[in-house]
Amino acid sequence: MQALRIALAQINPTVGDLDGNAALIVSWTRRAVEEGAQVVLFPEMALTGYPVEDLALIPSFAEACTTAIRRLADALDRAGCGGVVTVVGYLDRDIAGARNSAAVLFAGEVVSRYDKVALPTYRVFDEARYFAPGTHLSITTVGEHRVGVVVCEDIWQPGGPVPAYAAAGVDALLCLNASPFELGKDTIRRSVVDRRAAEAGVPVAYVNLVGGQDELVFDGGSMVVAADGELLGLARPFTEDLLCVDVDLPGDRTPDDHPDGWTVDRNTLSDIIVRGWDRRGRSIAEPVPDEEQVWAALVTGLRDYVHKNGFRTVALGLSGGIDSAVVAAIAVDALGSDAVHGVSMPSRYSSDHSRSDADEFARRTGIRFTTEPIESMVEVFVRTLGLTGLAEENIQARCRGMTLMALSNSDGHLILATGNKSELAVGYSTIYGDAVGGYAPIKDVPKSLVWDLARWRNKTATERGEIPPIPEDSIDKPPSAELRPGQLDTDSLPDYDELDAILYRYVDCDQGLRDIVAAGYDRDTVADILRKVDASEYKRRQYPIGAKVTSRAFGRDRRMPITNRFRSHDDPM
Ligand SMILES: NC(=O)c1ccc[n+]([C@@H]2O[C@H](COP(=O)([O-])OP(=O)(O)OC[C@H]3O[C@@H](n4cnc5c(N)ncnc54)[C@H](O)[C@@H]3O)[C@@H](O)[C@H]2O)c1
Ligand SMILES: Nc1ncnc2c1ncn2[C@@H]1O[C@H](COP(=O)(O)O)[C@@H](O)[C@H]1O
Ligand SMILES: N[C@@H](CCC(=O)O)C(=O)O
Ligand SMILES: O=P(O)(O)OP(=O)(O)O
Repeated sequence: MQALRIALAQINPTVGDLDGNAALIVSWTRRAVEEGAQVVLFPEMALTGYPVEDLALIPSFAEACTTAIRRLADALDRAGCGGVVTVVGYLDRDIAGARNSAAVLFAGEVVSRYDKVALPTYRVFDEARYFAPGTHLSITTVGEHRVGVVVCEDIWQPGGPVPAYAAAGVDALLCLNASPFELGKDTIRRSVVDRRAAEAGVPVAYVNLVGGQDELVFDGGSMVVAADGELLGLARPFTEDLLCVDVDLPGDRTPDDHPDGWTVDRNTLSDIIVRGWDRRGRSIAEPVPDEEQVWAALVTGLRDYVHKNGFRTVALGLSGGIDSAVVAAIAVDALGSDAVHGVSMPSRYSSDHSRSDADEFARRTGIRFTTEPIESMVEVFVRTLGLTGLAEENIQARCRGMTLMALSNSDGHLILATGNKSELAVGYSTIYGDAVGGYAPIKDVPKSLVWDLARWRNKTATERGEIPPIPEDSIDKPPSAELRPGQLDTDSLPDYDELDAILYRYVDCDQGLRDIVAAGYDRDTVADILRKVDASEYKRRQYPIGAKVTSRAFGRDRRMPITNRFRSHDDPM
């Protein structure tokens, strides 16, 4: 039994930045070489970023990717990394179409290519739209050890390439992933990896992306698990990391040359650099509590959206309420207080505390804070158009939206929309009003979780001896749109705990009226909420994107027709 030192490079590439990502891969491989690794793994589509969406359909993109992988092999060799086996995810293309591939690079060459077999086409994934499935295994003999390559969904399905690799006599599986975050996903992933390691009877090295890409956030959580389920190493979540693990491999398996009819691409690499090294201790990151995970995902999603799209600053309407305070606190953690501009925009219905609580937030965090009264603008619209009632209410939100977009145009800020998942679900926002913006940090956070996050963030600050960012009054006061005198959210919606429980069943779990009422909720309340959810699909479709953190996010994860006459709430009971 001999150990192989495997380095898992948990990196944050940018979609489409082939040169930048290649440079990142070279620099992390150098670090792995310094650590004495013999094999370095990069995540699924590390060279292209993930997901590339319809870029996969463009022939010139595929051509650029295949050129980039050959150049990368050469660049690694020139950087002194040619003597380690480097496995990198990228996009390839052949007669069957685009492939979600992994290249094995060694001594300046692409020595083997593996194409992902199982193509996830559900929820946020559309891979059957883009890729042709692979049909062969790739086994590389590194010194005395045979390692097989798989990509992400390949280990989520029973059958497929994993048992074939076991039959082909590999000593370890190298699994490249682009597995997006949602709360609880780390536990699910761990059980998937455990199961496959046990089925194949070999250790699995699982490397995941980290960072934000539009509405997805990748949390890393790269790991190595032994055949008996023992955790041999775990990378830190939500940050780039290099996890180096010495994995004991038997190296005495009898290979079957044609397992279950699969063709096998076999390569034997000699001249692997093996340094005289001492066995390393285990590196296992501490578990992270739920609120901290969600907060880290929201911070990562916002930071990467801002930076990868060339912005330096953000602005938002600060109303003194909990949603805008939490969004601003996420922005401060993501970008620093100098990069955040809060704007108070009082109208005649704004309470005194809307201004003083916003001011207090700014005082505690040090963000830039200005006041732009909207009353004179509102008055012109109301008078000129003769607006009353709902139209008058909404024109306030629209004057705020216009003000923020004007500041964006003049000062270059990205505007943050502050709506939460509960509001988005029932259409509780003004389209082209408070719904304006380029990114919506908490759009997948139910209101009850918004409060939990605010309390958690303040508690963390207190524990660190820092000033809690969110004023207690913003947490404690009842939510209000303040678009007419004395307006409260509870005038039109049930209490948020009840609303969120019903929404979870309908939106996240696909339950219908009958199931939800059977669970003990009032029929009229449920019917009213379900009607609101269906009727506001058009509003959600025009809402800015934001990070997915729950098991079912609006957007690419839940795609409903806007024009739609099916109503589960019309079910006869
Ligand atoms: N602005 C805020 O700060 C805020 C916050 C929370 C809640 N709210 C509440 O949100 C509500 C906003 O009112 P609203 O939803 O009636 O106004 P809205 O203007 O946001 O949406 C209604 C408009 O949407 C368009 N529309 C309707 N159906 C459509 C469809 N199928 N396809 C395309 N466009 C369509 C129409 O132009 C219609 O006038 C109010 O009850 C307000 O109190 C506002
Ligand atoms: N008075 C206000 N100043 C700045 N921004 C405001 C103000 N009132 C509302 N906003 C913005 O709109 C959203 C939604 O408001 P609700 O209170 O939830 O209706 C809020 O988060 C602010 O960004
Ligand atoms: N179910 C897998 C699929 C990911 C993939 O194949 O990219 C995950 O969410 O992690
Ligand atoms: O959107 P906000 O910040 O005004 O929060 P709330 O809706 O709770 O008033």
